[in-house]
Amino acid sequence: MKVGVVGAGVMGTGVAQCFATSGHEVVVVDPDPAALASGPSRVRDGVRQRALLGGARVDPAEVGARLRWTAGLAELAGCGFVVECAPERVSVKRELFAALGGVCGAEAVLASCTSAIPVAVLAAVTAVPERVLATHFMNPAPLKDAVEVVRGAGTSEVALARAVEVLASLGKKAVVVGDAPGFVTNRVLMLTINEAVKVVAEGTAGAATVDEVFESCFAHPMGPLRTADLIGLDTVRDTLLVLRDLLPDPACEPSPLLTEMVEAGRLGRKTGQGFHTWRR
Ligand SMILES: NC(=O)c1ccc[n+]([C@@H]2O[C@H](COP(=O)([O-])OP(=O)(O)OC[C@H]3O[C@@H](n4cnc5c(N)ncnc54)[C@H](O)[C@@H]3O)[C@@H](O)[C@H]2O)c1
Repeated sequence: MKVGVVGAGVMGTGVAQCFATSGHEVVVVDPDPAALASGPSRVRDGVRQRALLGGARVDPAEVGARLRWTAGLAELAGCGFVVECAPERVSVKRELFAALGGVCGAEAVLASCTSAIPVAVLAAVTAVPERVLATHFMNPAPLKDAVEVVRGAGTSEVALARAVEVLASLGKKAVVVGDAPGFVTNRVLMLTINEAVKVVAEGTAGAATVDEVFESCFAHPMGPLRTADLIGLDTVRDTLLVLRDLLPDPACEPSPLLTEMVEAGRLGRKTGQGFHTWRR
């Protein structure tokens, strides 16, 4: 099947890798020339990393040959499934969903990888709300076995079944949830991260210690601040703003320390520095 991925950042690249590794032809659309230029090598690195971590050994060149990188949304024509992975901003995603219905195939399922924006908000701008849902992949997408699938009030049984089937073709289990700001995952996780940032700002403990508490005492594989670095602090901040506006809940107001770090370009793993230092 021809698949579209909109946005070639952290998630778009990982999602594109999942589809191409499973034999799908993938068109990746991004307006940023730097994202398009670095996409192929990021996928190659991702394929090698997955093999090192015990995943199937596949030829990175073969995977790369199934991917086309472009700035043109029109190249999504004929796609049967599209995953939108653009930044977590309501205006950006609504503009894309308004265009996608007209560009993609007549039967195409339009899925968003949004962290928190309800499906209803995106479906409302399309002529095909029954084909809109969210496939909230986890990060890094190629290494995670399950996807939070969000069914909107208007999502059809057919579209939902297609999404579950397509995810199964990637070896991923769909966990279907209802439609609400942040769904299940980020209604809980984003508030936890925000509180952890406040703990650091208040001086109760440094970032390493906060994470150690979760990792050693709770046996979580990764503490909230390491998780925030992995997500991208800009994406965490944008997701909190979505939750604050839609819930609305003052607890979702991003901690001033988080905003400061984003403004200073300390975005976490993708820039090498966040609450922790990362090798790039
Ligand atoms: N990072 C995570 O851990 C994570 C996990 C699950 C879901 N998400 C969600 O996935 C989406 C993407 O997040 P990300 O971390 O990959 O962000 P990112 O900032 O790494 O990448 C976003 C990409 O979208 C591109 N873009 C900007 N405007 C666009 C447009 N109009 N059309 C197409 N592409 C456009 C940017 O150039 C960039 O390459 C967000 O909605 C985010 O909330 C993120």
